[in-house]
Amino acid sequence: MGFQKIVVPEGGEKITVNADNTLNVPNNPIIPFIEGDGIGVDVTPAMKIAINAAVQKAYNGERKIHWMEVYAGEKATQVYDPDTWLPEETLEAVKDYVVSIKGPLTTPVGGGIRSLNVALRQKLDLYTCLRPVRWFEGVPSPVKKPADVDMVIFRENSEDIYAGIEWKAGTAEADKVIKFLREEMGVTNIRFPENCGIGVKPVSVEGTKRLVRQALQYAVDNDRESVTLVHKGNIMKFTEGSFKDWGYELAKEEFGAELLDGGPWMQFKSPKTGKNIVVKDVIADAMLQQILLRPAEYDVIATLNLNGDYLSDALAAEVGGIGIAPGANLADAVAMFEATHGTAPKYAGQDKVNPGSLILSAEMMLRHMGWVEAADLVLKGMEKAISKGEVTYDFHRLMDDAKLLKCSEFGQAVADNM
Ligand SMILES: NC(=O)C1=CN([C@@H]2O[C@H](COP(=O)(O)OP(=O)(O)OC[C@H]3O[C@@H](n4cnc5c(N)ncnc54)[C@H](OP(=O)(O)O)[C@@H]3O)[C@@H](O)[C@H]2O)C=CC1
Ligand SMILES: O=C(O)CCC(=O)C(=O)O
Ligand SMILES: [Mg+2]
Repeated sequence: MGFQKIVVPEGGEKITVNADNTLNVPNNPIIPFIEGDGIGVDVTPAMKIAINAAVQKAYNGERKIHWMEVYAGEKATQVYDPDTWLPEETLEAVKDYVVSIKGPLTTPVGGGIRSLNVALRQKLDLYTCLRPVRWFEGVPSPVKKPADVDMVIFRENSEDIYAGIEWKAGTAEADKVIKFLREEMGVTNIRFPENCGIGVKPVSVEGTKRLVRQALQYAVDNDRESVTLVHKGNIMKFTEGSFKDWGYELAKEEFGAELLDGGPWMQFKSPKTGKNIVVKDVIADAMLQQILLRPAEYDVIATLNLNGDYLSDALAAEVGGIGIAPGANLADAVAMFEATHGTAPKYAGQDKVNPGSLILSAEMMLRHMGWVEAADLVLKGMEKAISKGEVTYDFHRLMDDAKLLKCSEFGQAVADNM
């Protein structure tokens, strides 16, 4: 494939996909990466230091990642032209090379461009946002028992109010939708119809079921005890409420779940272990209390896009903050790994922030590629660096007697402690 600006690294090969969506990973895979805006310039190079070291140590030169920079966000406007935020060839490369990783991208508040992060997820149909949240020994935490926080969030990544279907107050479009709602749909409760922004929240059977299917399968594959459907279905009955109903329905139809003690909770036997897996649901506001007071009772979580966004940051805070919270955006074949945090503009270019989130996202990527030995080394390096008190500012400000490292130094510390 001929690219305009992307330079394909020599000596690398493509990862390919089999009919059943399993991967063929060569020893020299080309991995596209988006550096990211803001602190992207800090965390992305630090991530590469740690990951290259893990691969070298695990495979002694037999395997090597060939990094290929692809562009999005502010850097794309410099490399292409001032109006190109998400070049078509970036999308093509990410799709064609199957597995990629990205730094954070800025979304202005209130106006300007729509989220490039959301656009990437939608255009590549990366419908699952997978965000595991667990505690690493020695990480400072505001809760009494951070080890009890061990949850895996499956956040629906393509629908919901988060999809960005909305119109600004005072525009002809907003007024037209409001007129339609009032005159044709019998809506009487738009409080101030004359000057009102409007957003639309699509939630579908298909979108819900493919996400919940992934969450239930993950629970089976990873011997987890429960899957909790998190929703605000008491208020948004036909979107969030239906998400819950369709989730239970899928558990029954595809996993053979049956009502537990008369319902509504269900359970089914894991075909892998024979153990029971409980499928339950919690209303979203109560869930934000539950994760603080009774985290040990929650395991895999399946939820809608916006709830998942809120839950990710709240849960990350319990185990050290978004500086260390990893994630992946997954389609059936294509996978794009990314940090949970944003561009933290006030720290951009200062070589200060924690690259742990992107490093652990890359650890998930290595595991996804089947390079488990390298992934294990990343975890070992990270755990050891933290337990020795070698940490970036975010942990340092909460720890006694720790050594303050720069972002790049932490990447190196992970490499040195494998
Ligand atoms: N997937 C993506 O690309 C995402 C992009 N964004 C975008 O990022 C921009 C900024 O968003 P904002 O709400 O400020 O959220 P950010 O996640 O960028 O930052 C919020 C705060 O979190 C802490 N933090 C973030 N990253 C790190 C890190 N690597 N190490 C240590 N601490 C960290 C800092 O806390 P403290 O001040 O306490 O040090 C920071 O001020 C927005 O444009 C937003 O749309 C946001 C989220 C995800
Ligand atoms: O797209 C954005 O700017 C924010 C995304 C975000 O917060 C997230 O995906 O967690
Ligand atoms: Mg977020």
